[in-house]
Amino acid sequence: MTQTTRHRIQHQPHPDSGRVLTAGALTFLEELHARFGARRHELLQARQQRQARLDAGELPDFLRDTADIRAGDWKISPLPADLQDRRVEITGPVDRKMVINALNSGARMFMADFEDANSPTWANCIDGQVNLMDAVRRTIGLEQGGKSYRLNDTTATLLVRPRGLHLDEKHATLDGEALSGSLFDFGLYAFHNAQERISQGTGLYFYIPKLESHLEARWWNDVFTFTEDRLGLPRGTIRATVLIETILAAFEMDEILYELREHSAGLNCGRWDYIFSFIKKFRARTDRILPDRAVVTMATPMMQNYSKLAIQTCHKRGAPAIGGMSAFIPVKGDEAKNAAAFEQVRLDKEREATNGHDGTWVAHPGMVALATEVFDRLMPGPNQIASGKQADLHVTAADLLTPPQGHITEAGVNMNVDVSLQYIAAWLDGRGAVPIHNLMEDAATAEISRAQLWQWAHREQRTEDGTPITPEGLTRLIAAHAERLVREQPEREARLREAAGLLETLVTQERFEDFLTLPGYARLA
Ligand SMILES: CC(=O)SCCNC(=O)CCNC(=O)[C@H](O)C(C)(C)COP(=O)(O)OP(=O)(O)OC[C@H]1O[C@@H](n2cnc3c(N)ncnc32)[C@H](O)[C@@H]1OP(=O)(O)O
Ligand SMILES: O=CC(=O)O
Ligand SMILES: [Mg+2]
Repeated sequence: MTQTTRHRIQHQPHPDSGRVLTAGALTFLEELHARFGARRHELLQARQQRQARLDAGELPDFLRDTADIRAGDWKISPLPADLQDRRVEITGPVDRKMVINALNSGARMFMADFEDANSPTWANCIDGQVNLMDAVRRTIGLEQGGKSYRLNDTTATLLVRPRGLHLDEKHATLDGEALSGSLFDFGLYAFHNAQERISQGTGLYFYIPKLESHLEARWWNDVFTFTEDRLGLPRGTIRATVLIETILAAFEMDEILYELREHSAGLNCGRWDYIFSFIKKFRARTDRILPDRAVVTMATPMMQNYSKLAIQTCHKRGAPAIGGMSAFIPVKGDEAKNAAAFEQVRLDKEREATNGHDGTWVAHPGMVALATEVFDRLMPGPNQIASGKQADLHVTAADLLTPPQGHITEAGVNMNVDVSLQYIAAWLDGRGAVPIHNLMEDAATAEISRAQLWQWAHREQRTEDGTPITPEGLTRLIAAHAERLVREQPEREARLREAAGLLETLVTQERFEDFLTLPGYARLA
């Protein structure tokens, strides 16, 4: 660790630390941690307490204590001009080339991701801050693979997603304690770019991941208010779109918007973490088991109810409801499969636009034109906030909690093992988003795969042909898949075996690990 002379924060060296971890930035991070570090730990503890109640049989419901907020007539602060029309948002890790490509992609917005799409190595996190600082100042450039990367005259509006509350930044410590990954990513981006953004006539725009309650939203709102005061920014310079991507948050959408009303930029349906959260929160139950991952689509009633409720809630509050990510990406070298992938994305975007979403996510620049065409056709105005779509919807707790029908198949079990193994190996290599079997996989999609394996094995499920799914059976299956992958990629043998070891522990141990990235992070260099 590098001991900084005037600060209590110690951090690992990095070639760009002189630019990113400046004295001013470290002082600001210290202040954020002094004010908000303890409350973050309390919120994480509250998650554990809630989980214990769910394990004991409690089911989520809309909150009694906040009924007046749901019934009240209030709206979020008016949206700034550059957040009115968000029809297509591309997402991607904070890698330098991808930041440039995403900003140039033709999408309205770009969410630069320190979270699901990022493996939080120290290098990735600090390089990511450098890339965003250069992007904001329009000085970002790159020569790579014989290509020269520069920003176009017109680029997407930048949104930044810091890490979730559960993640530490272990490479920087305060009095020996790891910093919060959320505060680290948020704080550095805000500190280094606030004045630049204001002078450009825009603001600091964020996506907030994996919230489980409106009290967590209150914490973020307090972080934003403090930051604006501390950095001398007008109130509302910071605007945040909250991902509704846990089953618990789905019951508190109004309350989350209310807590953040001065800083809100709406909600987003993070479908992949939502599915993961459903499995995780109901880990103890046998009456909410999800079938094969491939059949839990946005077309199922449970997922439709969730996304329509997000649309209804947002529009009532003058807020945009952004759709989610189809995992289909362009397929190279197979025209038929490529056409099928585009058709899947088209159907997904048409469903979202028709339901009333105000914009959507794409994973790849190749999908921007398609999503834009769909939203241009089905959403003539800048958004659908005043469209009245879903205004008469009535969603009950049961509508959100009834799992889709379907089978667990041998192919589904094998696919989960294969995807989990390949993803964990890539993540440990420092890559947080990867193509596997022509689908985008990231920390949210891979969590579904490994969580299903745990639940199926620990809740005595069988595949549709009657074969029991057991921890011992999964151990054998993981070993077989690992052997195959090692044969295919002998140069990655050590990494693949490490991933197999971690996956075996995750799916066979009695305890359900809340996030695979927690034991993963302990192994990350
Ligand atoms: C559940 C959720 O949270 S979803 C949000 C988080 N997940 C993500 O953001 C995933 C974003 N997508 C990606 O990371 C990538 O598309 C992947 C990993 C799935 C596939 O990446 P690749 O295999 O590199 O794709 P491919 O080879 O087709 O890329 C072609 C070009 O497009 C670029 N590209 C691909 N995806 C993106 C992206 N999302 N943003 C910017 N550029 C991209 C590549 O860098 C490459 O550029 P180049 O031609 O200049 O070299
Ligand atoms: O973050 C998005 C998701 O689907 O998860
Ligand atoms: Mg997510």
